[in-house]
Amino acid sequence: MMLPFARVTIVGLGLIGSSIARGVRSTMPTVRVTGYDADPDVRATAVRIDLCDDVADSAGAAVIDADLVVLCVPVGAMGAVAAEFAADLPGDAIVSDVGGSKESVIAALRAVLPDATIVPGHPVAGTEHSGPESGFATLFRGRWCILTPEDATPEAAVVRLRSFWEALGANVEIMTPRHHDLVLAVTSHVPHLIAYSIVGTASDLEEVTQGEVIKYSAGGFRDFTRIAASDPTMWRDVFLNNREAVLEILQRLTEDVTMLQRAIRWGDGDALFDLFTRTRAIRRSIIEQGQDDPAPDFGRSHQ
Ligand SMILES: NC(=O)C1=CN([C@@H]2O[C@H](COP(=O)(O)OP(=O)(O)OC[C@H]3O[C@@H](n4cnc5c(N)ncnc54)[C@H](O)[C@@H]3O)[C@@H](O)[C@H]2O)C=CC1
Ligand SMILES: O=C(O)C(=O)Cc1ccc(O)cc1
Repeated sequence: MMLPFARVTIVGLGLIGSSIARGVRSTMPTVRVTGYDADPDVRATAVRIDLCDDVADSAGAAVIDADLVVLCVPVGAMGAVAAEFAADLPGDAIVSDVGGSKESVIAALRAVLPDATIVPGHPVAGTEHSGPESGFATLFRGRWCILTPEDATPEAAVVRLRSFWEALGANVEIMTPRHHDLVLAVTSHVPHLIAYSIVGTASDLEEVTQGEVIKYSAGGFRDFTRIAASDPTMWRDVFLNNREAVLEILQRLTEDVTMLQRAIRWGDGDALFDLFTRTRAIRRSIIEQGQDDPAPDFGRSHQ
């Protein structure tokens, strides 16, 4: 197979960056992987665990002869890190990212890299863990990676990035940034907000119930605490950057919760039963499609 890239630079060596590094090394072993992270401790760890062929000590040095640069930093840091290496970016390099929101990231990258070839991406795969030691090579296998190219993005660049992600085991889908942001607000961002919120509520109550929330935390609450353990910086940035879509979905959620509140108040068991029947069918169809989220087990076995 012709490899789409020969020299890949990964900026941000946390969960996603280190998983890409590991994945490239296992599926495309002749590709040279260079890494950079703003945090010196992360760089030292990357060297110690031999994550990349090279760990550079500036963003500029990291990209100097790259043919693909993948930005794997929190979405609020994308523009700043791109500005750091803009002067050193080779003219024919492709710049991509893995950020969980797309419209504002593209605007931030475009502002500081006006002439670069940019193919934004989002692997819809992850765990609640972060940092260079939590990544693993198979994270993207059988999962979706969404690419959101601009209208003017050369098709050849999209094709190369598609084959890169396919080599890592992902299925690639193309959509507009706006559509991505709305879909992910429903499937990922608002669910995380609900988890953060209910775990926060329970922890406020815990002062009253003296530890019972933890002691009697059954399956439901435990599942929420896994999600609510996700990286605070990453998720703060996602909500600030996908503001419109998240607020739109939260508005709908609020209406639906109010409807449930009303059904409970007036003893409308049919309304509750109908919704719970519909949602059970959704879970079953996800399982049938083999899309059950393997993240919890992956996360545990890799910690
Ligand atoms: N965690 C997840 O499950 C998923 C995360 N993503 C996206 O991937 C990106 C990275 O997330 P994770 O790998 O989970 O986070 P992480 O916290 O594990 O890693 C982020 C790394 O970026 C570094 N960093 C921060 N600012 C920087 C800067 N200005 N220059 C250089 N390095 C900088 C940090 O030191 C850290 O090592 C985020 O944009 C997130 O939206 C995408 C899919 C799944
Ligand atoms: O851990 C989980 O359940 C996730 O939801 C992982 C995840 C987090 C962020 C993304 O942008 C994509 C996937």
